[in-house]
Amino acid sequence: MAEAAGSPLIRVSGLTVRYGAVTALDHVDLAITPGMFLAVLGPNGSGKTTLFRCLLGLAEYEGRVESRARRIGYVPQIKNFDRSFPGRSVEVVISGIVGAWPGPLALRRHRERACAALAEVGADAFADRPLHALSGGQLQRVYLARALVHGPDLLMLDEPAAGVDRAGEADLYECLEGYQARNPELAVAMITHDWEVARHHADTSLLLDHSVLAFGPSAEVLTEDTLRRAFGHVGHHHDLGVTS
Ligand SMILES: Nc1ncnc2c1ncn2[C@@H]1O[C@H](COP(=O)(O)OP(=O)(O)OP(=O)(O)O)[C@@H](O)[C@H]1O
Repeated sequence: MAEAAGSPLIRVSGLTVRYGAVTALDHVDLAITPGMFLAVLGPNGSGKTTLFRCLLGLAEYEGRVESRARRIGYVPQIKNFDRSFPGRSVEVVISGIVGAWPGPLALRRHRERACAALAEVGADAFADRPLHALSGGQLQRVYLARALVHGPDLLMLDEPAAGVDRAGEADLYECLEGYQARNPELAVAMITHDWEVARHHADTSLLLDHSVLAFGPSAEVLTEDTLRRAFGHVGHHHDLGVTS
């Protein structure tokens, strides 16, 4: 059935997740629309990862998650990545192309697709470099290419700045914005602790502390007043995990 333009890609209503006595998410409502850049902010343990796991279909929940996303790309945190993993950048990207074992001819096509995805994120120069020889920012690009190689409608990033220096982080957001400008239907959802980054790069923000404290345009949600009311402080370095 055809969907009206601008209708949500994902609509979450009454989303509740309990781990024994812990309520990780409590009646969360939100909608992600095509072209949105959503920042998900909240203190440690506030349910951000659990929300992502529900959107990815990896957690059991009560409530509803309605999705018309055909493909979702996911970039995990890279800070704990094992660099001794034997492989080259291009192989990580190829592993993101879903499907049966392709055989030698398709493998060549897959390599071309993987190299095109690496080029999209400015990482084609290190396609054949082993993973242990990549910097944090370069490894981040490889995982970004892996998430984008199958043309997702939603790209989800879990704290993309973790393990990447400030310059690499700025490059990453520039790269993401460029990609989204070339693919305006793509929705991006990103977990971050940095409200300055959210205010700068995300049009929409969600403040989460098990339940939704605020959800809407970043300029309205991320005021110092709202952050102070929500978290009791505005942290050093704009980091919600640090008490000032
Ligand atoms: N598998 C699990 N079993 C039991 N409790 C869990 C499990 N996963 C998460 N929790 C609890 O649910 C709550 C939300 O955790 P979650 O990881 O979603 O928070 P978060 O906002 O992503 O935290 P952080 O910023 O530290 O990554 C926390 O209290 C956490 O301890």
